[in-house]
Amino acid sequence: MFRGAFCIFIIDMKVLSAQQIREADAYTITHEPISSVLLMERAAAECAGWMVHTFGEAPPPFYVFCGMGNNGGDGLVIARLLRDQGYNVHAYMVHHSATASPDNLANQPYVQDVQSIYSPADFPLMEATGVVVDAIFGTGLSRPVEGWVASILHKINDGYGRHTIVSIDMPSGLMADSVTGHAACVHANYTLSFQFYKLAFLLPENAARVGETVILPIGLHPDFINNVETKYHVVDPRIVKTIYQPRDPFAHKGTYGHALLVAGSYGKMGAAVLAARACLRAGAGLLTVHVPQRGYEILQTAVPEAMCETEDQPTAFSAHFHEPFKHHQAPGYATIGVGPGLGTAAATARALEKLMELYHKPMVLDADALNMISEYPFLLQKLPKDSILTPHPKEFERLFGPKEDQFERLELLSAKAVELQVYILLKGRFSAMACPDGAVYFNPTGNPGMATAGSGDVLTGILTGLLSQGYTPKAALLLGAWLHGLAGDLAADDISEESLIAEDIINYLGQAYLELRK
Ligand SMILES: NC(=O)C1=CN([C@@H]2O[C@H](COP(=O)(O)OP(=O)(O)OC[C@H]3O[C@@H](n4cnc5c(N)ncnc54)[C@H](OP(=O)(O)O)[C@@H]3O)[C@@H](O)[C@H]2O)[C@@H](O)CC1
Ligand SMILES: Nc1ncnc2c1ncn2[C@@H]1O[C@H](COP(=O)(O)OP(=O)(O)O)[C@@H](O)[C@H]1O
Ligand SMILES: [K+]
Repeated sequence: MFRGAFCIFIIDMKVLSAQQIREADAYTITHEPISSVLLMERAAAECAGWMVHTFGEAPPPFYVFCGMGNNGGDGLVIARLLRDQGYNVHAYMVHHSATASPDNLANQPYVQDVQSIYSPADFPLMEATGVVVDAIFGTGLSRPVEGWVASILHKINDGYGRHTIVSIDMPSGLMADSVTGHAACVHANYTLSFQFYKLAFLLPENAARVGETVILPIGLHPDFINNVETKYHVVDPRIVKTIYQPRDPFAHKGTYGHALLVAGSYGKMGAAVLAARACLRAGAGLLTVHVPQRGYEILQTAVPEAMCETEDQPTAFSAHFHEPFKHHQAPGYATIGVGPGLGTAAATARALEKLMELYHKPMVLDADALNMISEYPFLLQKLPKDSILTPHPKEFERLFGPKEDQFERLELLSAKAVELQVYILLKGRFSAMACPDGAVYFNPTGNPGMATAGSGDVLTGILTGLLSQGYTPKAALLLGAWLHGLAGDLAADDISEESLIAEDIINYLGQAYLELRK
């Protein structure tokens, strides 16, 4: 039995714009109800609590730099709360504007000895080690930081490495929803952000500015969060646990589909082996791998669980490929994964075209399948609806052209998913997964240990294995990317990021599945 589309209600973590965050703030204040100054107290208490938990044992001196808006207001409350706990706290007010926000003003009387900074000359001498709390600008930043205020941000950054820099809500100087470029910006070790990721945190350009992101709940009103419409989302454990379907006790191997992988060529049989192993470990019921004749023994030896189909040509996927494929139409493959290690010979491209004409269910296209589509762009129009494309940034550029920055790239990613009615996963630290309705989901699992040969082939295998089992393309994509990254994280915890190889991601996939049951 093919389980077909799971009926799932997908909940997710939304990425709000700065404007939407202001609206969430206002809605919470009116509907909880709570005063804005108490909401600030709640947000700051979460930050202070995190700092006590993180630095509490041998507390360093804290240097809290406050701005004049509500981000600075948070800073003032944090300074007060840390002092109340007996910590050594130095507080500063950076006078970047003529007036302070009302909630900032309301908190000023409760923090003694706040030193004013009006120019770089007022920047304090700090001890060699300590925690610098950056509460100068948050989501209210309206333009690039310039002049003497920019110098203050640079001076904070001068201490990077000696001081631990903790930014409140945003690294000061970072634009939440647009390009920051080379403008002055704090480089944080940690960013403690309220309730939501900001889009800026998810972009490779900002990795060194944001550091490790910690999302702290501050009780913004659930009605607003449930109803607000956003294009960007971050996948979280709740989503994947909702998607994940334990196996049916009465299942037989036919329950979980018969997948076909078309992969491998002379010198690149490893890609086929990795994708095949990952497909089976992801849970496909049956797997056939189509490889070149020369790869037969390799595949049968390395993956005895898989069936193997060959042809006479030296490349896996010759012009003759459609014949054996037709032959296998009768049982019908649940899905097809195509691309890893395939090569881009003209005959292979013709066979890919034929394949897309013969097969109409969602398939997974990766690596050389994408490179061939770049070379023959008319193939884009032949993609089966709801297929999944998994380009890395270079493949994405070959497919859809270059872009100035990741903001523009994400816009293009979403537009192409809508235009072609497919899912596109743009690989990276936070792989961005665009859906045919234009929504984009970021996957937070994974680590730089996965920047190693073959880890993309493993992803292709996992996605093919999930589609084969009957997960919808969207469910397979979100769950597959999550499992792939989590398996990489579990592997890195045990054997280090450096030593991690693609094979390890497959070996830890089982443990990643077990995490979903917790
Ligand atoms: N719901 C939530 O998430 C909650 C959020 N909360 C907190 O509120 C923060 C947002 O506060 P916010 O709106 O007051 O803005 P904020 O970041 O303090 O900056 C505004 C100030 O900066 C100034 N300014 C701007 N650009 C500038 C530039 N380039 N160079 C120089 N000055 C510049 C601007 O002045 P002006 O533009 O008028 O000169 C104004 O003085 C948010 O990040 C979070 O920390 C919590 O307290 C409660 C719950
Ligand atoms: N720094 C990182 N953090 C998280 N995931 C990463 C990181 N680097 C690479 N990955 C993941 O590893 C995979 C690499 O895929 P790809 O570049 O296609 O590899 P290959 O072509 O060698 O198989 C992608 O899924 C990507 O998201
Ligand atoms: K800040």
